[in-house]
Amino acid sequence: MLIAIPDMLDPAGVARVRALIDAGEWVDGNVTSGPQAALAKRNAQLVEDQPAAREAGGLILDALGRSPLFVAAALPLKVFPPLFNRYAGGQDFGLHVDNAIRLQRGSDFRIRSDLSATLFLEDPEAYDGGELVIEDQFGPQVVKLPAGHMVLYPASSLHRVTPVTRGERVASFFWVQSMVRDDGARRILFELDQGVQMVAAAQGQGEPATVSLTGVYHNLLRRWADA
Ligand SMILES: O=C(O)CCC(=O)C(=O)O
Ligand SMILES: [Fe+2]
Repeated sequence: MLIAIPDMLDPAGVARVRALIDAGEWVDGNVTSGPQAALAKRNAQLVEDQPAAREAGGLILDALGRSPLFVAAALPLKVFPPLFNRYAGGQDFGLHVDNAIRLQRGSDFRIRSDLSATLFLEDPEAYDGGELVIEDQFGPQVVKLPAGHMVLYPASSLHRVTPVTRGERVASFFWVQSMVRDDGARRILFELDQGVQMVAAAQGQGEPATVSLTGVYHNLLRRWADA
């Protein structure tokens, strides 16, 4: 399941994150790549272990926690500290699948990547190219969202970023380990959650249909989740 989450950051939030990271230290994106990704990856990456990166990442983690749509869609157990990248002058990222296990450098924090996320931090009018193309069962999905919007997609998907031929594409990217490992099960829970919200809005929170469906949601979650 591929899901766009609008307004993860409002314009002021985007401006705060950009002010922090734009003043930070950037290096060649291949510092964090394995040998296969290194062949495909042409971009710049914010050095992780600096205050600007930690502070900007913290703002994004706070925003994720406040987003009911993110929580319902990802059912997050652990979120990798957000990283930041930048493409310009024809840079791109060729077709690849993200590593299954992500280790944070300099710590023992590790996650299984169930979901990958890109949070766009530049307005689409400011650059040409830079589309995130995600292969899914219905063919390639082309994603280029307004600044502050985020896309969440299965980390198992093949994906690439097309060359940025004008301007600069700036984004945050990270991974989520979900309480529900299976993408199909997570999707059923998400759709049920959205349905329960609709029933609750139409009938009321305490009405029997809402109470019954909420119970079904939690009982499926209990069956499928590792917490
Ligand atoms: O820049 C992006 O949107 C995606 C980056 C990416 O695929 C990666 O770093 O693995
Ligand atoms: Fe990737």
